[in-house]
Amino acid sequence: MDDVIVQVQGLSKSIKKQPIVSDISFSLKKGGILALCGGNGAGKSTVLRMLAGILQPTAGSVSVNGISREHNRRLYAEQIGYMPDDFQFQPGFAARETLLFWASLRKVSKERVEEVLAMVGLEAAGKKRVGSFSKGMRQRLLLAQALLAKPPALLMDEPTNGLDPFWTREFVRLLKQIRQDGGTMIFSTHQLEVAEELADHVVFLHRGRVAGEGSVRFFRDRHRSLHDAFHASLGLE
Ligand SMILES: Nc1ncnc2c1ncn2[C@@H]1O[C@H](COP(=O)(O)OP(=O)(O)OP(=O)(O)O)[C@@H](O)[C@H]1O
Repeated sequence: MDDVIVQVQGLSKSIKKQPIVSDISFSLKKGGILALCGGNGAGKSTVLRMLAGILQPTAGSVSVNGISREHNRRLYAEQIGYMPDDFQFQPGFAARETLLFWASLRKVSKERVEEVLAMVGLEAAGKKRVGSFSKGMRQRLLLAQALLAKPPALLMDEPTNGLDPFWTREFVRLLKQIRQDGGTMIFSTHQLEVAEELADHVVFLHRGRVAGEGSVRFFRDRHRSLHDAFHASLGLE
């Protein structure tokens, strides 16, 4: 399959011999959006951290654009933009300053900083201290840093968690725009309505294992909603 960009094969993680996630496999085509769905403690962040290359798998492999972390760490890191779920910004720094700092670490131009500020709708707030930002604005800034180096694959851990309905809609709109530019995305969420709105493929995680997987269209054809499909995949119909 030529257009597969992300390939996850038999990914597992144990900590102190306790399995956290086991035998996770899926693939994603270029330009696709995949939602990793599951409740608290299902293993979503653990899978994303392994994909982001910041957590070493116990078993299995991940490749992006045919490049695995084992093969070439630096090249692998260049394939990924990662938006973590719990990031503490320096509150005294302005948004632009914050991005310029990251840009210098990643050898990204100042022009690109302005570009991503505009992409996420923060150009007017560039001079404002991050400490004065709402949660919705902080999430946009976190997305902006993930986009800085134009990564082929964007990973986002619960990007709309904690956002009110207005900001959730705005964030979904923003991600749809990025998708139009050909962005490939994997995001985790427990908000199945967000997955239904944004993703074209979903992986249901439960207790560290894949409980179901398929296209949103596949689930919509068979269930009233993704909520129903998720329940059915857990055998709770
Ligand atoms: N370093 C660790 N040591 C021990 N247990 C861990 C560790 N990291 C994660 N776990 C456990 O593994 C399980 C999966 O955690 P993970 O954070 O991946 O789930 P999640 O689906 O992202 O949950 P949430 O939606 O609550 O963030 C949880 O039960 C968690 O307590």
